[in-house]
Amino acid sequence: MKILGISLGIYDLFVLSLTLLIIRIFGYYYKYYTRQDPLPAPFPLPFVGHLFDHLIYSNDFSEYCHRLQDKYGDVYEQWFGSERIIFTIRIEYMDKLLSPSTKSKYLVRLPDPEGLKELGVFGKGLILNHDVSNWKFNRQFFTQAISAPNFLKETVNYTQAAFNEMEECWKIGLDDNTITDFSEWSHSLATDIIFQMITGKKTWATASYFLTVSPGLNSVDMQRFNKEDIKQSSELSKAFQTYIMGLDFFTLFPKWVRLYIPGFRETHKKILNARDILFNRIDDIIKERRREIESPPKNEKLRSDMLTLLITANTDRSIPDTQGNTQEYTKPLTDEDIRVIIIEALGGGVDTTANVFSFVIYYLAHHPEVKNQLRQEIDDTINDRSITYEDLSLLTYCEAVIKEVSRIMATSPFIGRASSESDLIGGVEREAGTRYLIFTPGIHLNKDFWVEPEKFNVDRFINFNEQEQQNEKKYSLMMWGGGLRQCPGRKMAMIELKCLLVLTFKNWDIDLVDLNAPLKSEVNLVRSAKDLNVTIKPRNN
Ligand code: HEM
Repeated sequence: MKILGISLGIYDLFVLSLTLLIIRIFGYYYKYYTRQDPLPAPFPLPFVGHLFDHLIYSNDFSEYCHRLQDKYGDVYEQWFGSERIIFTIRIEYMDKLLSPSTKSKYLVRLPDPEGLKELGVFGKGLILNHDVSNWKFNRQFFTQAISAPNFLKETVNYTQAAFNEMEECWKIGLDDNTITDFSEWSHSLATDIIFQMITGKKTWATASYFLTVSPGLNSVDMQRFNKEDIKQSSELSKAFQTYIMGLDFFTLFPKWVRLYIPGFRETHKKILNARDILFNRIDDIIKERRREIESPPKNEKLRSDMLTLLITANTDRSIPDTQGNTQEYTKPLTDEDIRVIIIEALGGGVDTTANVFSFVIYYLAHHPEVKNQLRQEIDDTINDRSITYEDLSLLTYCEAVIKEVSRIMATSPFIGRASSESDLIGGVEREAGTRYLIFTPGIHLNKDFWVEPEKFNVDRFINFNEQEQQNEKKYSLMMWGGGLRQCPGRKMAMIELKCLLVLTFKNWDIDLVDLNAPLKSEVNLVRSAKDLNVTIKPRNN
C-alpha cells in the first residue's frame, strides 16, 4: 500500500497505527495530568474515561456515586470520554450552582451538547437548552401556562377522571389474586394524565397495559376499548420512551461511537426513528389545535390545556389567566418552539411522577402505621366525595409522605450545571464550560443534612417548609432541584400526586406480593421503579 507516495508493508502499517495510537493515548493523559485543580477520582481509561463504570453500573449509577462519595468525600471528578464532570454536594458549590440570581454564571445544564443537535433539542425548549436567552423566553411561557389557576384546577379533574378509568379496568379484569406490576400501572396512568393535560388529547396507555395483563375479556367489556386508538397510543408511547432514553445515549456517547461501533449504531438509528415518529405526531396535534382555535366562533371559551395556552399566548385569543406576565416577550411562539416545550413537559412530567407514586406504594406497604395515618387524613378530609382543588392544602400528612419518599428514593438523582464564564468556586478559579453534577441522594441520605437519614420517618416533614430552611438546610431536600432552573412543574406534580394517593388509599388495598423482596429500580437520568409486583383489592377496613 502507498501512503503519500511511500510504499508500506503490513508490518509498517502496524507500527504506524501503533505509533498513532500511542500518541493519542499520550495526548489523552497529557490533558488529564495537566488539568486545572485535579480532584480525586478512579484512574480513567484512555478515550473512554469512566464510561465503562457507567455501563457496569447502568442499573444503578447512584450506587456507584455513593461509593465514590464514601471514598473521596464531597467533591470528586469523573471522566466521560475526554470530558471532566465534577460531582459535588458541598454547600459552597451549591450556593453558586443553584443561585437564584439572574446574573448567575450557572444557568445552563450542559455547555455544548453536540449529540443533542441531532435529537432536535439543542438550543430549544428548557431542559437541555444551553442558550440562556432562548431558555428564558421558553421558561416564561412554560411557567405561565403550567401555573395558571385554571390549569392547576383542571389537573385535579383530569387526574380523577384518568384514575376512574384505571379503576374500571381493575374492577372488570383483576381478581384478588391477580399479580400485576404497579410500576407499569403508575407509568401508564401518568402518561394518560400528563398527555391530556399538556395536549388536550387522550392517550390509552392504561387501557393498553390492562389488555396485556388481562387478555381474556368478554366481548361486552372489550367494547369499551377501541383497538386502533390503543395501537396508536402504544406506538406513540414506545417512540416517546425510546426518545427519552436517547437523550442519555446521545449525551454520553460521542458521534464516532454511535455511528461506527456495532450495537451502538443500531441503537442510534432506533432513537432517530423514534424521534421522527414523535415529532410528526406532536406536529399534527399542534396543527390540528391551531386550526380549531383559529376557526370561528372566536368568542367561545377555550379549554386550559398547556398546548392551547402556548398557541394563544401573546395573540388576541390569549387566556386571561396567562396574561400580564409577558412584558418582556411579546411575540407568539412558533410551532417548533411549542413542539419542544410539549415534549419536555411530557419528558419532565411522566417518569418522575410515576416513579414517586410507585415508591409510595412500596414504602407504605412496609409501613402500615403510616398508611393508616394517611387514610385517617383522607377519611377526615375527603371521605366519599370527589376531591376539590381547595382540599389539597389540607392534606399535610399526604404531602409529608410524598416528600419523605422522595427524600429516601430521589427520582432525579443528578442536577447538572455548567459555567458560562470562568469563576472562582470552591476556592479555585475554574474555566468557562466546567461541568458539575449535584448528587442528590448524597445529600438526602447524609447525616450532615438529616437526623437518622436512613430511617423512613414521615414526621420529619410535618411543619417542614422548604422556603424557610436556612443555611445548609436549604439544600436538604432537592426533590425539585434549585435556583432559576428549579422544576417548573412542581405545583402540578404535587397536585397530581396528592390526588393519586387519595384515590388509591381511599378505596383500594395494594399489597406487595413479596414483602421481603428489595425495591427494584434503575437509575439513569431518573430513578425508575421496576417489577413492583402487587395484588389490587377493594379496601376492606
Ligand atoms: C414528582 C414529579 C417531579 C419531579 C421529582 C421533578 C423534578 C425535577 C428536577 C429535579 C428538575 C431539575 C431542576 C434543576 O436543575 O434545578 C426538573 C426540571 C424540570 N421539570 Fe420537573 N419534576 C417533576 C414533575 C414535573 C412535571 C409534572 C413537569 C411538567 C409537566 C416537569 C417539567 C420540568 C421541566 C420542563 C424542567 C426543566 C426546567 C428548566 O430547565 O428550566 N416536571 N424537574
